[in-house]
Amino acid sequence: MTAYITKGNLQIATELYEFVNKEALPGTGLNQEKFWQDFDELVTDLAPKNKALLVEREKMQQRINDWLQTNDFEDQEAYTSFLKEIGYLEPEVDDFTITTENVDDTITKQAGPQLVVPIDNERYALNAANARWGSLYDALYGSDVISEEDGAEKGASYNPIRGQWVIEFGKKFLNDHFPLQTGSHAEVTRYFVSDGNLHISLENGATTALKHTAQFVGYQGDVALPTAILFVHNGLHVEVQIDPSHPIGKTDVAGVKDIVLEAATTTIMDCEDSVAAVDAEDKTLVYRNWLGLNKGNLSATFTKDEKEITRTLHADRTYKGPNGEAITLSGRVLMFVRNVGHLMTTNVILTKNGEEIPEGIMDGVFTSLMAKHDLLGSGRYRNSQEGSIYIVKPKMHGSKEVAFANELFHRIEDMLDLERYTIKIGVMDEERRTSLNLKNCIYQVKERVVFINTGFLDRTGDEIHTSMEAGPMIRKGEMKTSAWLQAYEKNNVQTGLQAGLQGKAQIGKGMWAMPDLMADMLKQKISHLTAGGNTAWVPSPTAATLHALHYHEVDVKAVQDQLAKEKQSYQTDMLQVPIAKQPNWSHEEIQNELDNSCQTLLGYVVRWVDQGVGCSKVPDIHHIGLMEDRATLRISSQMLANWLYHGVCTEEQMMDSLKRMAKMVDKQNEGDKNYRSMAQNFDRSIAFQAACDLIFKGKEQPNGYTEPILHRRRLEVKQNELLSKQ
Ligand SMILES: CC(=O)SCCNC(=O)CCNC(=O)[C@H](O)C(C)(C)COP(=O)(O)OP(=O)(O)OC[C@H]1O[C@@H](n2cnc3c(N)ncnc32)[C@H](O)[C@@H]1OP(=O)(O)O
Ligand SMILES: O=CC(=O)O
Ligand SMILES: [Mg+2]
Repeated sequence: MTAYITKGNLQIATELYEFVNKEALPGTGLNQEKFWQDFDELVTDLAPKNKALLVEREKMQQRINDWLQTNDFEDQEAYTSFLKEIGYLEPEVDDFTITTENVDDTITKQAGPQLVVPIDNERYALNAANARWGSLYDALYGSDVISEEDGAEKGASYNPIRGQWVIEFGKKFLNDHFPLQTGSHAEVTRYFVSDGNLHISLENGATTALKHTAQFVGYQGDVALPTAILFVHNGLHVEVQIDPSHPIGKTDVAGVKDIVLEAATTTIMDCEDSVAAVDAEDKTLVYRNWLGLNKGNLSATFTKDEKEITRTLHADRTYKGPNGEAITLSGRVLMFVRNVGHLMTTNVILTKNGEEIPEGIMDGVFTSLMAKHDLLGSGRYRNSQEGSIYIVKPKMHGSKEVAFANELFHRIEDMLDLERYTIKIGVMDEERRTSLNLKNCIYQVKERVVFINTGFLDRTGDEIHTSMEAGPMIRKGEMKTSAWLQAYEKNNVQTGLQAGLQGKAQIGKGMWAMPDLMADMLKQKISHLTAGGNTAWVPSPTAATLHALHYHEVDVKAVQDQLAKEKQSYQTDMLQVPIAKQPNWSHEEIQNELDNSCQTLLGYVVRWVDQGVGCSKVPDIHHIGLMEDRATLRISSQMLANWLYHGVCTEEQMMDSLKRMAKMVDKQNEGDKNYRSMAQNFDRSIAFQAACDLIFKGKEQPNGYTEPILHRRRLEVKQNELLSKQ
């Protein structure tokens, strides 16, 4: 049972209230009484506006459903004029250029990977904050980029054959991007500094230098025998670490023990789709971790490889410049925090009448409050050197909703005594109404926007749900190559460039959702850069290190310069609904699709509902571990709901698939002592019921979102656990 304290018109969960008063407010210069009073006013003013926007979403969806029942979206003229009539397609604003100021160089000057991490897991969150630098040797050795064939298997202990492949890869990387005037990095016997220059001795006795001498920017240790050499290329640093006594360094003629890359330049600390936060206990943890990251005192103690480890934030890295001057580089990523969207309300704070307040408003206020500690410089480290707070705002539909986020941020700045536009916004372009009106959306936040990002996973879920009535959708795997998605990706880059984001804000691309398929990522994810993205999402620090290689291969600024010359309308293609025109799927193909989606759906939902885990690696039917979060769940559940609605399968078939897959998921989780079987009693498994709701009631869910069902079911589990303890 949540205990509440009444403050003005609000009832606030005591746990959060105490945390804010005792841990978050002290040191911010804000008065406690005034803070709660201002918060009360802000909620009173903005909650009704938030609610009205949701009503508008519902009405629009209803009109689209009605229209599609009797009309054909392929009649482009009729479809477009209908969408204009209901305000779904907005009249376009005049050309403009964003004016965002005080943005960190990491955003404006560096192109690099963007890592995302569930903020409720402090071990992972700290790892993600430290993922600015990643060992290339570790990332290669531990992933499938280096094949395990021909004696190069990973094994239980260090395999020198595999190690040799890793070193060869590393030296090739150096030769490709930091070439020597003569010879190769594989032939180097010594790197040393003299007269402010890097000199390089080769096996044949010759001495050479870098072809582009300006790439050498620093070193550590002694000029004659440095322990690290610092290079820079395409704005990203690379550290060659030297230690001839190290087990790897010993095997290298130059004593190189590792090549460390500047990897995740930015990280999104996620309060949204990768966490399961449903009550005061969960939300307080989320906010406490964010506070700890801002104050620099977050730590996590855990056992790994039978050793107890305490993980904290890494310090900055210090070097001597070519002439001995001091150089400091951040040891940590630049952090964004992703708030929840406008949809959900929260039981953590209620009005006097017992009505839940919008969770997005609560997130906005509290995540900004925590970040004020960074602005005041009272923490151990600085996140933003420019005094900005970086908030990612997801799942907004159209420019009015973006304008509402802007108004919220205005109000938060006022209540927290922050200068106007201190709070920056990253706009997720992940709902159809936002993609189609992207220029207008950016316009609404032109003074504070620091990124637009194609969240293609949510976007796919919204594509299915919006046009549910149009017909059965193509299979999940075909979505990525469909016309609307290609157009949406191009439209995002083009609109961003036209609005002047280059050099001021990021144009971001979506998540690589196959955390174990790093060789494939290395082949494919370079396309995000050649398409004009100056950042793209990765699921892990290893993926960040490997994806960083792409930013050495492609000069994104040059790509963007080229793309900025193009101007094309993508609206027609974006309005192509991905229905299967004349589906002639075999029974087996349908069954495979059902089984695959049911398995990933159940595998994700069971951990969310029973254990409160918001992001999981779940094997698909080909045993490939996929990153599943609420956005991928939105796709699976909407896909299945759509096929059910259009009679591609029957309810019995769906239930049969769910039950068979539940048994499989039970088996996959055998090793987890906290796991509760679904198949032992389908009727009593709350997780299984949640999975059924997501599909059988999927068509009725607001914009196809999964949050309402997940939250309700997770709260049910938590309630039961509490009762069983009493
Ligand atoms: C559509 C969207 O909204 S996408 C955005 C939401 N998605 C995300 O945030 C994805 C984040 N990624 C993750 O949560 C995880 O990588 C998962 C769940 C996909 C896989 O997790 P696991 O199965 O535990 O991964 P795995 O066993 O391979 O690796 C664990 C190690 O990698 C680290 N790790 C994995 N992912 C991350 C991450 N995102 N950030 C930091 N460290 C990470 C862990 O800290 C751990 O290392 P440690 O033992 O030194 O602490
Ligand atoms: O948030 C990201 C997405 O793809 O959805
Ligand atoms: Mg999303």
